[in-house]
Amino acid sequence: MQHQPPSSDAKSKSRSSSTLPFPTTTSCGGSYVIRLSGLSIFVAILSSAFIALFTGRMTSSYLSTRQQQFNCQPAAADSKLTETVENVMFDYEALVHPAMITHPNPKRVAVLGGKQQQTSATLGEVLKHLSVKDAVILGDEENAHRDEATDARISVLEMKDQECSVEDHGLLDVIIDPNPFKAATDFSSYFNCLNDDGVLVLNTNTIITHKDPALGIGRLNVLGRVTDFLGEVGYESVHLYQDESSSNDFGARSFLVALKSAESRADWYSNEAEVNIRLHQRIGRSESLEFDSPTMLTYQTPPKAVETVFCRDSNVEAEECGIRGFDPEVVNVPYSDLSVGKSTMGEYSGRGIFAKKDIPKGRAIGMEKSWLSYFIYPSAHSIIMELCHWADDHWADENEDDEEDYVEEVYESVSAVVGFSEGYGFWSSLLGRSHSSVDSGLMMFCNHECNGTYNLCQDGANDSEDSVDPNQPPESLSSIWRSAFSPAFERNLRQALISGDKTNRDIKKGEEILCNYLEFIGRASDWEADVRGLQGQCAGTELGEISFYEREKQQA
Ligand SMILES: C[S@@+](CC[C@H](N)C(=O)[O-])C[C@H]1O[C@@H](n2cnc3c(N)ncnc32)[C@H](O)[C@@H]1O
Repeated sequence: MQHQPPSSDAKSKSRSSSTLPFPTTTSCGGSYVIRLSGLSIFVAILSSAFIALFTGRMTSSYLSTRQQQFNCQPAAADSKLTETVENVMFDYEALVHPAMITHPNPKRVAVLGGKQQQTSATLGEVLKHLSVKDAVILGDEENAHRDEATDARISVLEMKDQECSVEDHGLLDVIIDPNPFKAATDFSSYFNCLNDDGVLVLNTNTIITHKDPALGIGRLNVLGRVTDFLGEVGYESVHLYQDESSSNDFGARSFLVALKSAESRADWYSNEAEVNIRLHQRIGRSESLEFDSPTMLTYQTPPKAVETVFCRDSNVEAEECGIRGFDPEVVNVPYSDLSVGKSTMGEYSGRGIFAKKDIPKGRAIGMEKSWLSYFIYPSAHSIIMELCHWADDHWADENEDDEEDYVEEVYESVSAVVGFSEGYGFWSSLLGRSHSSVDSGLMMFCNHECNGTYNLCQDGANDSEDSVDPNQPPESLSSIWRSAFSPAFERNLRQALISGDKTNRDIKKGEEILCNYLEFIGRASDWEADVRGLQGQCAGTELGEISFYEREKQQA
């Protein structure tokens, strides 16, 4: 949302009896998205990853070879089993808790039946979660016998040919398969049985090293097929994590977590405090648990070896793997070659950045500081917006005198943060739910150049606010989650969010550096309002967020 400049006939919206800096609709609107530097790379990377994943290792036919045995023995005393059978020894905490913690409230959880100790150890970990009301063992007919369950929460449901259906098995929050997988179709039907926010976790039965061949080749053949297959089945986000910490005592393993909804990424990327809170609320006090939030944080970034084997796959487009955050080929122009001055983009455009020296085409700008950008992650972002909306909603409540002081206080402090992230940053849903990023250095002063004459942008950009259809968001904004598995992108998320633009022509000393704000729109839902806002600013009929803020402050 943009605002009318003082010269316009129309009045800008603002609180009637208030000296507050932001108008209601601006501060909490959440749809006004302006950022400073390259979101470009992220759109390009995602589309290339999508192409690679969907044209590359497509599924072939898979044979279901796993023969299950299960014999339910609940809650083993020690889940760190030392079975002599190779491929079964691993730390069950690493298998179970990341998926359980990622789900917002796992009540109904299924464990795929297999070897008795394995099933028991897995169940033991699941039942440490107080939220679990129903722990279901799924197994095939030949293994339908079992020991009497000793925990009332455990039940056994027969599952033929590994076909899970809502009719027979009901909806589940988490499905855990501790059995080493042998083929992708072993678990294709599990998708049907998961709730919309459901989580599946699989034991890859391997550890990935830098020496391994490309994902999808040789010993990583099945793993490559599985990661593709999960995306094709419909999981919107797939993550591979490796438990190496226990490798001295138990076989190290990597696991695959598949999230049915991309929104759950916000939970997968929970911060340390959030994981601690979830563990505190959910795990019984008498339970011992080595899994903790620092451990979870290490799982959130796939190991370098996984990125390496992923990028060794010739089907993965070079761009995604070539850049890996910062493109080593691109020469950087440091901040010391820039200055800040009055923008040339009109009376109300405020400050802008200018070249202190000639800058050739193809240069990146301010990369040395981009790493220091501010990131407001989904949980903090939603808290800020919740507070802002609360203050907004209560502002007009004239009868609530007692609350009035608090409302004003909350509004003043929170709206400044919202204004900062809206006016100087960009919003995205890359991490599952809305979050924002703001450049920390001079690049925050890059203004929008109208009619496509910008000089700092993504490679090949040629669109502008006057050439695009406000009613038609680009497909890249909607299809963002189609590349479910991309460890190369995942390992470089932060850089991807705040870098990637290059000068698209030679810039003369003294010229203003101008961006294309269209590429900073991170959500399809923001497209129309943002495009119309930019059109208004370019036509001189509306004020941008920052100009509006400063005018209001001056008038107050
Ligand atoms: C990221 S800030 C850029 C720095 C800003 N000019 C300042 O003085 O702090 C974005 C704000 O700059 C202003 N702006 C950017 N491009 C503009 C343009 N082409 N015309 C008018 N205002 C513009 C708007 O107020 C917008 O909210």
